[in-house]
Amino acid sequence: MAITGEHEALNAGEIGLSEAGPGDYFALLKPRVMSLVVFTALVGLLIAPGDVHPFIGAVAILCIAVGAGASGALNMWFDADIDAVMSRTASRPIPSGRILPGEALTFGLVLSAFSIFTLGLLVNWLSAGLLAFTIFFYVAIYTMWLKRSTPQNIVIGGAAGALPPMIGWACVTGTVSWESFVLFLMIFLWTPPHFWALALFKQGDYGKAGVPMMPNVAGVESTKRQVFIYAIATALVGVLPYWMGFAGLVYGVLAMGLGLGFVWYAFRVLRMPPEDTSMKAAKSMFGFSLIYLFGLFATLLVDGFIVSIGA
Ligand code: HEM
Ligand SMILES: CC(C)=CCC/C(C)=C/CC/C(C)=C/COP(=O)(O)OP(=O)(O)O
Repeated sequence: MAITGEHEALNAGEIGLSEAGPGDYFALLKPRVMSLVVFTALVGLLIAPGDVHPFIGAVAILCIAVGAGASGALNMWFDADIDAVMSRTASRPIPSGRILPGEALTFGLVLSAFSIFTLGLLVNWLSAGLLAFTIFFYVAIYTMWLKRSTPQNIVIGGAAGALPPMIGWACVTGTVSWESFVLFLMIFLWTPPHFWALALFKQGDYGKAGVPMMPNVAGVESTKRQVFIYAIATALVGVLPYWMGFAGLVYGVLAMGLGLGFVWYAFRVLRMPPEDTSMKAAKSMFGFSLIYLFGLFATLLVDGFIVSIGA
């Protein structure tokens, strides 16, 4: 009985734990951003040549989702100081005190190890190696190093967000190939316009936190020009799957339409008058960037399905 009494006295605070609920841990996984990341991995897996048992396919996607979420938790652990300063991120679980930094670190490391080893043991070690590299790149190279040191942070760091379809592809084929490299390039080139559109209307936040994002360092006009150039490159690379023959005409036509739309939104950002502080064009460019990438990868999937039933 005495033992039970002592146990009751040990509330979460006394043993060095926060009273975080499951929702707080879920928020550490950055679920909204990672849902699109996981979707691109799913498309990579589904359009790759070859067959994979549905159970193994499901395990692969689960591991990629858990690994992506783990990298989000590690990012939030390291970035807690700057997240606390920015209005967009101040209510995240660590800066708001709902989760202790050590808990987020442990959670991220355990989930990373679990996802990498499960993928390696049940699927293949190439995809597990790529997943490990992606987590490392996002957390160590982007978050810990580039984000706070150069305005090219997201250009280089974007490689991490672009790798998931390659991981999905490698889960099925056990290889990396030109086709999966094109999927990588489609996201890699999309990342700067996606992010800089947001950075244009969240400039104040990044300035306050001392993060050298492009609009704060090179200025608004230079950022607008760079958004436009990357949008053109993104639209051109978007039609490569059709030109290279691993996607059909349905994809080719829709990719061209989406690409033109993306360039149009970027053009509106470019033409925004300097005195326009509402940044409406940048806000709609950011929104369209999400529709663009989702639409492009969804089209690849539908097109692959049409080609397979036609064959
Ligand atoms: C280094 C690369 C990237 C950077 C720096 C970046 C940055 C951001 C930021 C700061 C936000 C606002 C997030 C929030 O407050 O919740 C955001 C939103 C979003 N990003 Fe990215 N992103 C990157 C890559 C990606 C990739 C690769 C994807 C998917 C393939 C993606 C998908 C999304 C989605 C779906 C949202 C909207 C989330 C929401 O509605 O809350 N991002 N991104
Ligand atoms: C499979 C796997 C490991 C996938 C990871 C994919 C990946 C690197 C996605 C990056 C997307 C993202 C949330 C960027 C936010 O940048 P930020 O951290 O600067 O944004 P913040 O200010 O919102 O924290």
